Amino acid sequence: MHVLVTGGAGYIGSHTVRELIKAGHRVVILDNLSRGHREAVAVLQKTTPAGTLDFVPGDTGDHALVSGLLQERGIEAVLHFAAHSQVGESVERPELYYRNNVVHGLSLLDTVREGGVKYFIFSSTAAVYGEPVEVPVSEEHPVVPANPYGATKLAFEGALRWYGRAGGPRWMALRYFNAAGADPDGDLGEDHRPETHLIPLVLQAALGLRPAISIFGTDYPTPDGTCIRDYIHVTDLAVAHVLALHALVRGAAPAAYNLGNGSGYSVLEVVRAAEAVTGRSIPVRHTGRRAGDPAVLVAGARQAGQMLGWRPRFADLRTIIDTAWRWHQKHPAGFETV
Ligand SMILES: NC(=O)c1ccc[n+]([C@@H]2O[C@H](COP(=O)([O-])OP(=O)(O)OC[C@H]3O[C@@H](n4cnc5c(N)ncnc54)[C@H](O)[C@@H]3O)[C@@H](O)[C@H]2O)c1
Ligand SMILES: O=c1ccn([C@@H]2O[C@H](COP(=O)(O)OP(=O)(O)O[C@H]3O[C@H](CO)[C@@H](O)[C@H](O)[C@H]3O)[C@@H](O)[C@H]2O)c(=O)[nH]1
Repeated sequence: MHVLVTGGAGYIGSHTVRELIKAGHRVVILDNLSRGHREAVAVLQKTTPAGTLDFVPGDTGDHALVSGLLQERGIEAVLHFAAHSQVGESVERPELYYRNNVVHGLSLLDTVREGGVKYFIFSSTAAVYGEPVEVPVSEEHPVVPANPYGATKLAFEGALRWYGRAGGPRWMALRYFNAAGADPDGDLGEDHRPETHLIPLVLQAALGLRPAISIFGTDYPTPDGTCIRDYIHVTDLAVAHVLALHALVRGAAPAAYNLGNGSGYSVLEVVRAAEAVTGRSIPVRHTGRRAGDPAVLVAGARQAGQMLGWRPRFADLRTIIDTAWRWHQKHPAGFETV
């Protein structure tokens, strides 16, 4: 199948492009490089068979560009990763999130419907649930986002549902918990700028690139007082997208699925696991809570297993951190040191 991947120069998108090509698909990446890396595309181009991957710089909101791409390439499926995704930034600058994630997203969806694309897979998030009232958080949990980021992702899920009933593509929304780790080959990894995610920050502290890791809150109602999250390996997320696409082709009904391991680790447990993996001591600094952080987010992810046949391969936290550590050691300045 010829697949359009928006945001394919970013963290999760680039890993998914690799898995799509391994599964025999051809891919066109559409990315405006606002947050992604041309070097990630270059790594993919170097490591995939000739003719399987094309890169088009551009924006999801560019109707003429996207429409032309869909027609010229005979695109049958769109995997939509392109978005802004920082919770804190979304609280300060909601307009960025509504414009990019909703306005440009809807433009893409209109173009996709006009172009008769059959299948659409959307990067959603655990942030659609807001503060959990029940853990683990299953897909039936109420969706009450606690920040503009989650609200824009939920708004787009709603659009998918209603467009789908009105001649739009058959869709799946995959609600990721905390993406982490790096491709086991060591040439693709996480490089957000600025970096806000716990595991890369902890590993940068282990490398001496940061003086310490700040622990955002030690007074949460959890065993050690720090927040608990469900870390899921980026390659496991990538494989889930391939399985979701194949399920849609086989006729699976549109649905939203959680993607997580179903086990939670506290911030302090992550720091200790990183010390064990790296063999280095990681200085910590206790600071106050970060606004908008739920105490515990752990996925009820049985449905993705049952409906997609998805089984995470890198479920162990130390394995996840180990893949990330190999990436950060080899690429201390991210894609600048490819
Ligand atoms: N990282 C996580 O833990 C996590 C968790 C849940 C959901 N998600 C979602 O997964 C997706 C990918 O996340 P990521 O961590 O890989 O982010 P990322 O920032 O690394 O990748 C996003 C990519 O999209 C591109 N982009 C953004 N807006 C665009 C637009 N309008 N047109 C074209 N390209 C555009 C950026 O340049 C970047 O390459 C996002 O939709 C995010 O909301 C991420
Ligand atoms: O310097 C830091 C950074 C983070 N944390 C904590 O570590 C945990 C994980 O934080 P982070 O890595 O920033 O991820 P989340 O805020 O949990 O959000 C991620 O996971 C969500 C789904 O669970 C997605 O929606 C988001 O896009 C994605 O960034 C949280 O408890 C943070 O408070 C710290 O204590 N210190």
